Amino acid sequence: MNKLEEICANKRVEVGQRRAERSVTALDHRAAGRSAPRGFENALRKRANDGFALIAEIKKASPSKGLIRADFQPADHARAYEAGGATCLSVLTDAPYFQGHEDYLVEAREACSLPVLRKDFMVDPWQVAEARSIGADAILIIVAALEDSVMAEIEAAARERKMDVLVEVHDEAEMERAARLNSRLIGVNNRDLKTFTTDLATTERLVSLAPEGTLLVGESGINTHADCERLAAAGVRTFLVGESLMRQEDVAAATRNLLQG
Ligand SMILES: O=P(O)(O)OC[C@@H](O)[C@@H](O)c1c[nH]c2ccccc12
Repeated sequence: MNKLEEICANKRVEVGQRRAERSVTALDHRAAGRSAPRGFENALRKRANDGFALIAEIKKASPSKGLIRADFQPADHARAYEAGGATCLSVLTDAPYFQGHEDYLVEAREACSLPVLRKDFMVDPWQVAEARSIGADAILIIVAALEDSVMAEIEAAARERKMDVLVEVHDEAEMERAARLNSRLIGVNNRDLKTFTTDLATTERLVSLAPEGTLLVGESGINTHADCERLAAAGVRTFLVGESLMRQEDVAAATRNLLQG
């Protein structure tokens, strides 16, 4: 079993327990108290037209790096990312492997006006209702983790709630499977989930295979403005960045530097 399979096996148990306590109807009722979805994909498309669009990630820890930021303050980081020019946020909510929490998403979203992606491991459409109930504007589908039929159900649950879907791939076969979904927001994860090494060449390799009309997002291992320029040369102007920003004392300045050089 690789790490992703292990995480998803645990997630199925975790979700099974929570699901027994809360129906989709109850979650949708709770979602009615949140502000409407903020238009995650649209915001990115607009910005990527005339510059670099950044999905800035609020990430406390990861399985490969351990603790990334000790003084972790989701609301402060959200404001810093917004001030630094980020277009959207991604907030890790997985607890066992990323030390995330639902409350971090709620706090981050309330502290700014940016659209927010719930970064977690979706294995069940029920989680989409849960994500909207805490205010998430978008969810992630990791193609490597799911069968086609489940991906389609999760996507449909998101569309029903007017949420956007970031579809994550990391090789050619996954890009082909992503193309069978409706979403045209596709992220290429540069991190090899078996070795945890990152290589920007992964994004470069897959650019030409994306279906027409796709907004491609380069994910993971993006550390500098030069990295952004490198991906831009391949036609990718939207990035998802966590660790390299979360490690900086001044997150707003680091965000500005990443985007502007
Ligand atoms: O911290 P980085 O190297 O900038 O990477 C961010 C993001 O791409 C990474 O956190 C990520 C990409 N796909 C995921 C799926 C689940 C959890 C985390 C991720």
